[in-house]
Amino acid sequence: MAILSLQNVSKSFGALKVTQEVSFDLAPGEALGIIGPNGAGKSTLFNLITGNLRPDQGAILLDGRDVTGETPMQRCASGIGRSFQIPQPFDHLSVYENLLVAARFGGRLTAAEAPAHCADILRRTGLAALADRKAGGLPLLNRKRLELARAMATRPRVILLDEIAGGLTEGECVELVATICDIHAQGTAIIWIEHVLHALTSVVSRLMVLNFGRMLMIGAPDAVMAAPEVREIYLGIEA
Ligand SMILES: Nc1ncnc2c1ncn2[C@@H]1O[C@H](COP(=O)(O)OP(=O)(O)OP(=O)(O)O)[C@@H](O)[C@H]1O
Repeated sequence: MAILSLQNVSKSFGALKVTQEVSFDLAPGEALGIIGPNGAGKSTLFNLITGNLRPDQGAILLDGRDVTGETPMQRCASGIGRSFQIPQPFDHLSVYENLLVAARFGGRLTAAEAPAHCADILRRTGLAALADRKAGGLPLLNRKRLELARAMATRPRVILLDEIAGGLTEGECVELVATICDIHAQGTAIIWIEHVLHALTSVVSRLMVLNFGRMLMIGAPDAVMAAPEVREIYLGIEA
């Protein structure tokens, strides 16, 4: 059974149809990439999956259970974690304290359980040496690492990554991809929106293209990137 299913999900802002009848299944442990031009509705799709937005139509199922009416907090507790395009840590808290908040309130761990979980995530994300640093003072790579670590601290079974590689140098991108591969190898399903294509395709086994809120295509990355309509719409290359 799919861990996450979207069934005919649509959302409009006034007259603007931002998500149009999107349906797909995500298998347990699968890594799915999402690409599309600016404004195609990619982040909106994440907001619909996390419950930050309610669809006008359609259903969202987690493990076959309809969660369309649930709040973001309930969906997080059920196993949907996310990172934001612009990192949103508590700047005045330390790196470790940020993870504790995510583990206690998002991951529902007890005060006794959370520290070991957070220590493990600090190590896996390369943040251990920065545990006591205030989040607000971190440079971009470490803010991105912390964004990923905060999502992991909520103990997701599906993690949504929104343009996490954007703005990084090539070397920094390689480091972040290694961490994402580690998360994937541990069995967490991933949906990753990304403009840095080579990073994305080094991790995902399926790629979805969104255009004007519609799913234009979904399939193996090579086949999707070679499709004339994708090259024309996404890359601006005429078929
Ligand atoms: N709360 C909102 N109210 C009105 N319009 C919105 C709202 N959120 C998003 N939009 C509009 O919906 C469209 C899709 O936005 P969205 O952020 O989902 O696109 P995106 O594919 O993630 O873009 P990008 O690649 O630039 O991040 C855009 O035209 C945007 O201006």
